[in-house]
Amino acid sequence: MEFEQLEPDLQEWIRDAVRRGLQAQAIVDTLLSAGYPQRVSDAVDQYFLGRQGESRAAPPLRCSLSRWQASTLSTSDREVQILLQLRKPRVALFGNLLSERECDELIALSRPRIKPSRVVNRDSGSRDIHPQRTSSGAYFRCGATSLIQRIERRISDLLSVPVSRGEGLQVLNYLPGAEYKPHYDYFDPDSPGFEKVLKKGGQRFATLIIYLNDVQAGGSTTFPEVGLDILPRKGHGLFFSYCDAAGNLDELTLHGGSPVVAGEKWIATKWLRLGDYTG
Ligand SMILES: O=C(O)CCC(=O)C(=O)O
Ligand SMILES: [Fe+2]
Repeated sequence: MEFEQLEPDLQEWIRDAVRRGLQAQAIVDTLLSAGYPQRVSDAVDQYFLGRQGESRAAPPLRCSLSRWQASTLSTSDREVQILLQLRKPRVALFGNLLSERECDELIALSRPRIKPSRVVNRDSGSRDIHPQRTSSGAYFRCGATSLIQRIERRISDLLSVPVSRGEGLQVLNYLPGAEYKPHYDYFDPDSPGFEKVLKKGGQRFATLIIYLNDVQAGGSTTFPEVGLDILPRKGHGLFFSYCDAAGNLDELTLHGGSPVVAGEKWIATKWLRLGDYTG
């Protein structure tokens, strides 16, 4: 199907989506989930090709994600609730992001693979074990298992960010006393050690932390600059973004995992990049 054969309203919607920085794949996915037939995909491809050879490799995303207006958001397979939103820094708390069973499965998948967590050294770029971060973790490449594929699809639907912009899922386990001291998830562009990580997909612009269990005591995610503490609840997701449309990084997103006091804590973290992640 040719782009020009589409209804004028639909053509305009696609042009506008492109202006907003959406990539072809995301546009096609949205149209298909709205019930348009598969052949609409050819029309979108043709439109992108017509734009001086631009391909499905997208322009960088606009950094800031807008505020959600509805109280629930539909994804391909789950209705996610919005429990809290903060404007500055940009934070949202989601309920019902993962089922209890998915949380348990992800923990079971990770348990045999966890190793002490590392931190990227801002000067040398090496990944070091560091007292700043005393959790253990397991890393899963994108699409590593069908469960992970399903979760990645859901996150992509929820945030309208292509799966390709996500780093692999990082599952973390904190035992009593373990913590992640306050830090930024974005990479300081002036630190030589971050040059290499920035080459694989550009700057991180947002983080989604998924809580995989309830913690008996301690273990909140804390934002010390704004006095915000989010308590872990199984299946909830904590989203925050730190890059505005002009590329300014938001220092108010300083955050950490406070020490677990009793029980243990399991989370899965998805970091999102401005470009396609090639890690
Ligand atoms: O443990 C937490 O709640 C925070 C984790 C975190 O900051 C991260 O994974 O980047
Ligand atoms: Fe973090």
